[in-house]
Amino acid sequence: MRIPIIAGNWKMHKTASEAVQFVERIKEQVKGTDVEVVLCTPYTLLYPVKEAIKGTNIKLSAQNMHWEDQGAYTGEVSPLMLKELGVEYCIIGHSERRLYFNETDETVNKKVHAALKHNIKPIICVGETLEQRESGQTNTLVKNQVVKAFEGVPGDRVAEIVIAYEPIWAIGTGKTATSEQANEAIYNIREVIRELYGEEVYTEIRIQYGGSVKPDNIEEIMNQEDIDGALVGGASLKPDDYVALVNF
Ligand SMILES: O=C(CO)COP(=O)(O)O
Repeated sequence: MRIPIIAGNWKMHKTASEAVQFVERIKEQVKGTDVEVVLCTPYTLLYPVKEAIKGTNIKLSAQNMHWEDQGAYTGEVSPLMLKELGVEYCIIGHSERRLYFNETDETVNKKVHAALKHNIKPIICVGETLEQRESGQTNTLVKNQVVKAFEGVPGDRVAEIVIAYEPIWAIGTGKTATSEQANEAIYNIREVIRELYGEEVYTEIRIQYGGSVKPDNIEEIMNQEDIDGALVGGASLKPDDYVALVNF
């Protein structure tokens, strides 16, 4: 049984006091949900949010990390540091990091291994540009991203990993992939996991959709057979919208 996961990716938004206010506003209203509720915050908010979510069903995620435990990497944050802050999940390979910060399939793979070493569950992002979709490359490209991200990951760790299929053309554009397009891509991703790991593991991994998810389209997305959740940017910043998303 795959428990659906709705994760809010705050990207580079909110100060510590705004974050704490947000949690205060939503914490009672998300209690009754059957989905896993996750907030992916900037590093500076991890500690205040960790304190604010005590005793709630809200879980904490980072948005990135380095793959080494420590070292001379000015400006970076390690999985060891995140673990001590109570971080359960970490987004790895978001398209914005691939685009603006030189994230590659190789660094994604290193980070996946580092996260698993520290029992942090990776949320691995994959997805294609509009140009790639229009030239029919979606399946090959996404398959390649998945295969590389999972290189060397043993089958008994796969169920801890979440994949987020985020078509780049649907991020922050108000343009959602149709629920059929999203479901098809996610079905294909699960088939890649089947090819890599076989029958037992492929049914366990959770695969989310991300890209302009809002309260008014969440239900249709979540009703798709293969979609196990959503990774939400813009709409996760507003308390009422986020509450509506997790109680869809
Ligand atoms: O990138 C996303 C989540 O990681 C999606 O962002 P939006 O929901 O703002 O389109």
